[in-house]
Amino acid sequence: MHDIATWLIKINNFPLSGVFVVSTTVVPLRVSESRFAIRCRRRRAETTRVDASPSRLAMALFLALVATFLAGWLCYQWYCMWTVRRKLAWMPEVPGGVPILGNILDVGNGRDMLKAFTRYVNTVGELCTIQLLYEKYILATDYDFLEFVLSSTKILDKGNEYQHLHDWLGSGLLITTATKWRKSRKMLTPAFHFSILEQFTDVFEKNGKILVEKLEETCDKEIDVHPYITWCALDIICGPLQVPYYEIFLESSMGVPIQAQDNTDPEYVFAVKDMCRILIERMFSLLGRGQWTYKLTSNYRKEKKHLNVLHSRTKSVIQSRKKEGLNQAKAAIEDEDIGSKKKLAFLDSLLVANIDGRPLTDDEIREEVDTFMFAGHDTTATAISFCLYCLMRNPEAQAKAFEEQKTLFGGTLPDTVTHRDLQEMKYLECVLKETLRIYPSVPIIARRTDSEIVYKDGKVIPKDTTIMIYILGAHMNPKYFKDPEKFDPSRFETNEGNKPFAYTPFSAGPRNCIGQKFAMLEMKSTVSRVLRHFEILPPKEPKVPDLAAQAVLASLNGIHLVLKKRTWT
Ligand code: HEM
Repeated sequence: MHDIATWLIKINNFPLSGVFVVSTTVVPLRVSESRFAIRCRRRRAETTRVDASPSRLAMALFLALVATFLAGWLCYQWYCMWTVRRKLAWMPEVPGGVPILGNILDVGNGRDMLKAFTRYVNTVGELCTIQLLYEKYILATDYDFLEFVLSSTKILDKGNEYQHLHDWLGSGLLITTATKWRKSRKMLTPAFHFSILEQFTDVFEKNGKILVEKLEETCDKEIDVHPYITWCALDIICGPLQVPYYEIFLESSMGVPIQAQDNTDPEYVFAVKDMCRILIERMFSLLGRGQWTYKLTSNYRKEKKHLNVLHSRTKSVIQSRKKEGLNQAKAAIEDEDIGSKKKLAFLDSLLVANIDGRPLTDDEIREEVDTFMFAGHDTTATAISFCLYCLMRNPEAQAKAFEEQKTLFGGTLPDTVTHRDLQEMKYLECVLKETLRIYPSVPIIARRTDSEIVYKDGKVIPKDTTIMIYILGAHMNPKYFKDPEKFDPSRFETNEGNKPFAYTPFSAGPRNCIGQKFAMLEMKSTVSRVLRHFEILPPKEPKVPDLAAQAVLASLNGIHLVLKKRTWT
C-alpha cells in the first residue's frame, strides 16, 4: 500500500492527475493521514525539485485520458447492451453472469463452450440470450427460429467474430459482407456445377490410393488417424484449385516435387490449426476483441507468423496456375462464346472472372483461394476421421457399409471407382450423414443483424445482434432426433419426419455451404476406400474424443483406432 501511495503522490504533483488519484485512492489515503501527509509534503518537495519534468506531466495526462476513455467506453458498451437486453426481454436469459464479464467464465475455451452451450439450451431454453463480455448474444436451437434466421435474405452478415479471420481470408466468400457476398456467390456457384464435380472423382481416387498406402504401414498398430486424413484432404482440395500440392511446395520451399501426403507440410497445417485456436481465444478475451489492443498480445505475433506461411502457399498456387492454366481457361471461355457451354473449375473461373465490370485483383483471387483451402480441407478431414471412429464404435454399421461395397463391386476389389459408383453408395451416405449429426464439423455458426428484424408476434431482434446457431445442440435435441446419443444411420434412410432446419451440418438457406456436394463425394470416395482395404477396430484402451469447438470441431485427444488389412473374397 505504501508503495502505491508513494507512486500516486508522485503523480499527484500534477494538477490533472489529482483527479485520477483522488477518485481511486480516497479510502486508503485516509487510513494514516497525519504521518502520510508529512511524508507527502517531503516527497512533494523532493519531486518538485528533482522530477518535475514534462515527460511526467505527459504520462499523467495520458493515464488520466486512458482512464476517462475506458470509463466512457465501458458506459457506452453497457448502454448498448442494456438497449439490446431490453428489446430481447422476450427471451429467457442465461443466469449467473457477473458484471462486465457476463457468462464468459462458463465459456472460457472451446471445450467448455460446447459443454456450457449444451447446458444452456437444455436448462434455460432452446432460444435464450447469453452475455459474453460486454455483448449480448442469442443462442438458438429452436426450430422455428432457426428456420426464420437461416432462410432469411435479410440476415446474411456473419457474426463480428468472423472478422478475426479477416487478415487471413480478406473478404473471401465465407466471411464477406452480404453486399459483396451476393456477387461472389453468383460468380462462384457455376464452379461447383455437377459436371465440374464429376472431374474430381479422379482427384479423390488418386489421393485415396496414397492414403491407403500410408495407412498400410500402420496396420495392427494404434494410430491417431486424423493427421493422415488431414494430409489427404489437403491434397484433394488442391484438385479444384487445379494445382497439385507438390507444386505449391516446389514453389514455396522444398525444391522437389512430392505430395503433401508423402512429405507433410507441418507449417501449413499447424498454421491453420493455430489460427482456429486464436479465433476462439479472441472471442473470449478483452484484449483480443479490440483491433488495437489485440496487437499487444502474443497471439497477434503468432498470427503474423502464420499469415506469412498461409499467404505464401496460396500465392504459389495462383502463380503456378497463372503460368500454365490461364491460356486453357481463356480457350474454354472462347468455347463458351461459340455456344458450347464449358464450365470452368474453381481457380480458372476466378482467373477469368469479372466483378463490377473488371477482372479480380491478385489479392481478391488470393482471398478466395485462402477461403477454399481453409473451408474445404479441415471440415472434410474432421468429418472423415469421425466417420471412421463411428464405424469403429459400431461394428454392425461397419459390416453393413462393407456389405454395400461387396454388393456394388462383386468379387473383384476395384482399383478405382467412378462418379456413378459413389452415387450408388446409399448406406455409406447415411453413415456419413449420421456422423455429421453427432460430430458436425462446424458445431456453431453466427449471423449478425444489420437492422432491426421483426420475428413473429411483434417480437424483435435488435440491430447489431449476433445470433449463434448451435448446430450441434439442435442435432442432439431429442425433439428432433429420437435417442440422439445413438449412432443410427437408418434415420437418414427415409425422409419421413425430416426437419431440414434441425439438421444443418452444411448450414441451410442462401448462405449454406457451397462445397457440400464436393464434400460428400470426397468423403464417400475416401471412407469407402479405407473400408474396402481395412477392418476398423478399437485400440486396447479406447479413447472417447475430447471435443472442443476450434472453428472446426476438434478432438483434443486425437481419433485413435487400429486398422487390420481385409481380405476381399
Ligand atoms: C464435411 C465438410 C463440410 C462441412 C461440414 C461444411 C460446413 C459448412 C458450414 C456449416 C458453412 C456455413 C458457415 C457459416 O455460416 O458460418 C459452410 C460454408 C462454406 N463452405 Fe463448407 N463445409 C464442408 C466442406 C466444404 C468444402 C469441401 C468446401 C470447398 C470446396 C467448402 C466451402 C465453403 C464455403 C466457401 C463456405 C461459405 C459459403 C458462403 O458463405 O456462401 N466447404 N460450410
